[in-house]
Amino acid sequence: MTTAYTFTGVVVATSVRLSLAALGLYIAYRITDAAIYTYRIRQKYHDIPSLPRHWFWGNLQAIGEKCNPALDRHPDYGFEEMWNQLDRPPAFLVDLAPIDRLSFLVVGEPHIAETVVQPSTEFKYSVPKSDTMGAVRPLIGKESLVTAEGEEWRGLRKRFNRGFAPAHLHNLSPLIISKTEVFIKRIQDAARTGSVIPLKELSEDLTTDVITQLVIEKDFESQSIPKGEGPKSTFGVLTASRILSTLVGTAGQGFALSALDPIRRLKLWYYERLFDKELYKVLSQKIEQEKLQPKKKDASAKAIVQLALADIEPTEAVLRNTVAQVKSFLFAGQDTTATLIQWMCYELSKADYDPRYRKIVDRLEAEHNAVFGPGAFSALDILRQPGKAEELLGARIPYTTAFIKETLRLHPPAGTARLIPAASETAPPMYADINGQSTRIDGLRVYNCQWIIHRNPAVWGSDAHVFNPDRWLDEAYMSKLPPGAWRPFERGPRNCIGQELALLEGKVIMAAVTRGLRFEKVGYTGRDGEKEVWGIHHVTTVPKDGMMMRFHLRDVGR
Ligand code: HEM
Repeated sequence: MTTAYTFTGVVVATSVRLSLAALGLYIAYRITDAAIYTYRIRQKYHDIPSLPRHWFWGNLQAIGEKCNPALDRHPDYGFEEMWNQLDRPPAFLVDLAPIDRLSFLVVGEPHIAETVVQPSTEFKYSVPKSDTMGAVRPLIGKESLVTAEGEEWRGLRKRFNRGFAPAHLHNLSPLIISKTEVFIKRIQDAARTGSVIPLKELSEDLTTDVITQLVIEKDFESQSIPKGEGPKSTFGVLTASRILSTLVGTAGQGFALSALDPIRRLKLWYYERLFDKELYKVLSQKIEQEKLQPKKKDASAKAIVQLALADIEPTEAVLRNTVAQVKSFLFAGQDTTATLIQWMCYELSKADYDPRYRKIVDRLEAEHNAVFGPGAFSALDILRQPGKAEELLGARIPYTTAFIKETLRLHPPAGTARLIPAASETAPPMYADINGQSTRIDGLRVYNCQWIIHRNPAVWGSDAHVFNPDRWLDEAYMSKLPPGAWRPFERGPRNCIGQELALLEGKVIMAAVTRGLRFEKVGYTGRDGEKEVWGIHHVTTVPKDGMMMRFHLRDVGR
């Protein structure tokens, strides 16, 4: 017995020692590996401007300070501080080794941004999207246009381009106008009661209605249905979409409370299924209807998805893929356009106390009086008439267009992150001109930081931080801007497919609100020592407080 015990004891002790040795070896291997790749990264990218680095932790400390989630601001603000500290280089490195093998190149000038988004010999459709986009998969589906690459992406983009083309959107503009009427009515009601409400909610309901109507011809009536009912009930499709966007954690969003949620993954799975199932049902019904009444409509009035599926057999696989695209349009177009609307109204609100803004709004009003005739809310009546949206919302309202572009310049809602594959036998190294030096940038994640590019005085001049729509009408000034200076929708083949729709919505909203409504920011006003509202990271960049506002009706015919 004693011998057996002794033998077992020796076996246990030996196994423990061996396990500890294996663990020790593994830790030593990981540390050596981290040290090697950290050393290699720092050698390879030593030419790229970067904040002083800790010998081991690189820029992690700086990132921790500048992009600390506790600061409750979008990481772009932290990047801008780093960029200023570095004397505003065209791009700078954020070295994440030894925590992450892939570091970030934050881009502040258009010529480098163009290098990654324009097609090249190596990258036919531009440099691939960043691996960090993986976080939003549950929201957009695995086969999304947003993340697809190569020929798969090309095929999808071709299929949907037609539906998002200006000519087709103008045919669908009556839908946008009727949904905007509901939006205006909600604001008028709020003005009459004097309530303070987040403009975010009203704008997101509007953009949801517009996208679902235009894309799948389904009216979820997001603007009319109260919270807790129908698609907005606990198990409703719109609730699923909202919850999913709070559950996904994107790069730069920092630590969210949802990360502590032990059943987060289960919820993600559940709401993704719910979202997919509902959209699948709607799409199948639409296709059945189409089969029964094929000649009901001409192509010009068709929903974007129906147009995209016109020449395709709607198999199960095609339907599933289309669900991913519908989700992607909601993901990419809903919050971004709603954010544009919120910042436009915020910029309009400044006319009440800033004479410079008063002049801007006076010019807008003069333009609207000339184009839409007198009457605070006359524009929508005019635009509803056949052909009028197309005729009036183009070259006839240059100052309104300039106002929208200026809003997108100073408040860009989204950007792009790409991942340049490291050079290999098949992929040559990639270079960018940084401070006049040809510098290696392959193997990096590249973040085209529109926030910096759009505020860069080297690009836009000394008034880069000033909201000034007039710059867009100054031909001499515009001709001196470098290509790609303005890039809220990004550029190149992977630019935003929905940009014409977003601009059309922006113009309809401006035409509808400028003369009839007055906006008053409540909280974070930027006046009398109060902090001005800023952007936070919530998948895209959104205003911190949901843009709390009070609304006022203005005198007709002003
Ligand atoms: C103000 C509003 C909008 C802004 C600022 C915006 C911005 C952008 C940006 C910066 C990209 C490039 C993303 C990347 O490279 O990862 C993009 C792509 C995209 N956007 Fe938009 N967007 C807006 C509205 C819309 C709308 C209304 C839709 C559709 C309903 C839409 C659908 C898409 C899609 C599908 C892509 C991916 C395109 C591709 O890779 O081929 N966006 N958008």
